[in-house]
Amino acid sequence: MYSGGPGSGKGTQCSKIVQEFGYTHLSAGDLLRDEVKSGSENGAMIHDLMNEGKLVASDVIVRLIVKAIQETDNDKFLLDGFPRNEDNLKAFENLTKIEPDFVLYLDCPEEEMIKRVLSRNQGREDDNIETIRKRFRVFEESTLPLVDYYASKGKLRRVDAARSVEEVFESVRAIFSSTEVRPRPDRHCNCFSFLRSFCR
Ligand SMILES: Nc1ncnc2c1ncn2[C@@H]1O[C@H](COP(=O)(O)OP(=O)(O)OP(=O)(O)O)[C@@H](O)[C@H]1O
Ligand SMILES: O=c1ccn([C@@H]2O[C@H](COP(=O)(O)O)[C@@H](O)[C@H]2O)c(=O)[nH]1
Ligand SMILES: [Mg+2]
Repeated sequence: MYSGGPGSGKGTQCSKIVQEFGYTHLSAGDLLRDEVKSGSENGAMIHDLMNEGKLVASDVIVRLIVKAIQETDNDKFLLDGFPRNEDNLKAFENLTKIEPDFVLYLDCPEEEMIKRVLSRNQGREDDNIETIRKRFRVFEESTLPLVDYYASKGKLRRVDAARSVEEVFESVRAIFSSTEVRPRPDRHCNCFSFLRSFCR
């Protein structure tokens, strides 16, 4: 699993892990954006919540993640930006019994994250200063407690994300290189969510 605030670099680092380590990248935010684009019955509700920087209900996002896991043959996957709160975590673990191997937390100062998001230019409707501020508050109130939870379980890997993409990746690569791969049938998860991490 990957965790980190908005703009900390989760998606950027996940792409590099995919290239170098052969993981499948599952971004919770991308799954929601795809659901909005598909015109599904939940699409309008998800769109409105995202534009307010709010979290969608756990059953909605967990259903999308489980479907994506089922659709990949890869037993190694990165879960980017999930879980966002304790309810997400319980809903996911109750349903899948999957626990992350570790959670990678991209630690970045708020002003640096704002600068990055405002210059991202990917056409995301929630990349405006008003929504970004709301996303930060949700991150601090709902997601950071999960970072502490994983730290207490010895599963947190904290990386200083206020460096260049390559410098951050040097640290990320070292973490992945030293991770023992558990054999199937267990599927492993590393969360970059909060950062932000991953699952296999
Ligand atoms: N280490 C870095 N230094 C400078 N810019 C970066 C760095 N990492 C990522 N970026 C840039 O910052 C922007 C946000 O990065 P990215 O989309 O990976 O963040 P994210 O954590 O996935 O954000 P979100 O939670 O909003 O999806 C992108 O334009 C990306 O190119
Ligand atoms: O588990 C999740 C993940 C995301 N959201 C909503 O999507 C946006 C964008 O997420 P990114 O990870 O930045 O792409 C987020 O602000 C939430 O509104 C969610 O509800 N649950
Ligand atoms: Mg992202």
